[in-house]
Amino acid sequence: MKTLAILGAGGHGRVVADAAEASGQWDEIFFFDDSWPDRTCNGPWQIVGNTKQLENDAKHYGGIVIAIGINRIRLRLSQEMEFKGGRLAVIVHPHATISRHAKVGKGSVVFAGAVVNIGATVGHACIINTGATVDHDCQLADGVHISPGANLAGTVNVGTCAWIGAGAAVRQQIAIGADVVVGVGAAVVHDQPAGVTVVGNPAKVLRTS
Ligand SMILES: CC(=O)SCCNC(=O)CCNC(=O)[C@H](O)C(C)(C)COP(=O)(O)OP(=O)(O)OC[C@H]1O[C@@H](n2cnc3c(N)ncnc32)[C@H](O)[C@@H]1OP(=O)(O)O
Repeated sequence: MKTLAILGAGGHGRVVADAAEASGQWDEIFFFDDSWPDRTCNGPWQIVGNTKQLENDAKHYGGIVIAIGINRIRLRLSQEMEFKGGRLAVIVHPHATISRHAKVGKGSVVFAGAVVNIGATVGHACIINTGATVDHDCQLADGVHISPGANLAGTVNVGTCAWIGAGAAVRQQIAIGADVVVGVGAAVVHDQPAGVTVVGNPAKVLRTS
């Protein structure tokens, strides 16, 4: 019996569970969330405990995924679960396409319609969301989120916990720093230093952290 534990019972968590179920790799799927015991289900799946309980039981699950949208929190909790003896799972929807010559790190999820092309590396605890593309030789550090429909051209470097917004596009060979936020629909044509939020076409700095 292979059981997946998902921490974070929100909408993103439901998409993770749905992809895991569709993959046919898991016999049972349970949620953990700090809203438990007030909430006991997340869509068709049960919520059976909170963060503390999952930490205590981490080593008893076949796999654990942290389904929390905030990149720094998702990465920290993924590291903590591993420290407690948990095995971080990789969840890939059967309609995602990942080159056999690409790498996807522990605790990462790749949703339906996403593509990760040859030579790309996706770090730990990343989200490659619905219909996003990560083209050849891109390097994504840990905790990165590529939102639905965003496109990274070839050989893009994305720093730790950066967030590429829905429908954004990034020109080839661009470097995006840690904790950068790229707004919905932006076109990134220049390198971006750590911590900035950029929007528009061409993308310009909206704020620095
Ligand atoms: C399945 C899922 O749902 S996954 C989640 C996917 N979600 C995303 O990709 C969201 C990405 N986030 C964004 O694009 C956000 O708008 C951000 C982070 C860029 C900015 O958010 P906030 O800091 O809350 O900024 P806020 O909404 O107050 O806007 C500030 C200004 O920037 C403008 N602005 C905000 N976002 C954008 C954008 N993407 N493109 C152009 N202008 C923008 C606003 O119009 C506003 O301008 P104004 O002051 O002239 O009215």
